[in-house]
Amino acid sequence: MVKVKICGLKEEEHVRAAVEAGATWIGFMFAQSKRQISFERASKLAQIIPEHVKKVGVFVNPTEQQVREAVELVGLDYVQYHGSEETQFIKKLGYPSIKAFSIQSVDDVKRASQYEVDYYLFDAPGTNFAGGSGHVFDWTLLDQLSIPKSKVILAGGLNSENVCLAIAQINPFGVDVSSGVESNGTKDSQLIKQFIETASQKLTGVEK
Ligand SMILES: O=C(O)c1ccccc1NCC(=O)[C@H](O)[C@H](O)COP(=O)(O)O
Repeated sequence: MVKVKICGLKEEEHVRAAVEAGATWIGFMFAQSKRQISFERASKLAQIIPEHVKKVGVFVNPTEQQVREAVELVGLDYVQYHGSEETQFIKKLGYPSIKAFSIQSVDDVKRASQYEVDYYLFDAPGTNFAGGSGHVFDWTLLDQLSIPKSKVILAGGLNSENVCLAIAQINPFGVDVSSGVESNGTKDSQLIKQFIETASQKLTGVEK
């Protein structure tokens, strides 16, 4: 079954909805974003997340100290690097990691093979911020991918309407959503549940 990451959660109600519906990862935004929260707020929310649901801290070009502080305070399971962080920086920090790639061309897809991380997240380029634009990128560019599908998380403009098509076309290990589970700019528990239920009905190529 495909794994689901729900990103940019700020409220207890939405964290509970994601956990109950079966999210695999919950993402906290620590970079500049309309979804940004403090380490202190994230650590409060982390207390209601059971151990089997993994907490992801999302950063854009952070300092080492910021990452270490967040991992410690929030008890992060993964660090998501959503900027232009180099592989040496990620390796040096040594935490379980997700590297995001903004995909506009085949070169962006090929760049992923320079990294040694736990998961590779392919996303549309950001608009106001480095991610979370709600835009879909050209999935056919991932035909050039040399990364095993068992390490791929697909993001960018996913929602309950297009996630099944995305899974059928790409066969990712996981899917990631932020804008697609919001109404009027805030997270919506019903949309979170609907997204997870819809995505979870699909088998990935990894299991076929
Ligand atoms: O969500 C943001 O506002 C954001 C800002 C800056 C860097 C990354 C950000 N989001 C990271 C994510 O993992 C999002 O879930 C991903 O970009 C997909 O977002 P969406 O297209 O809105 O579903």
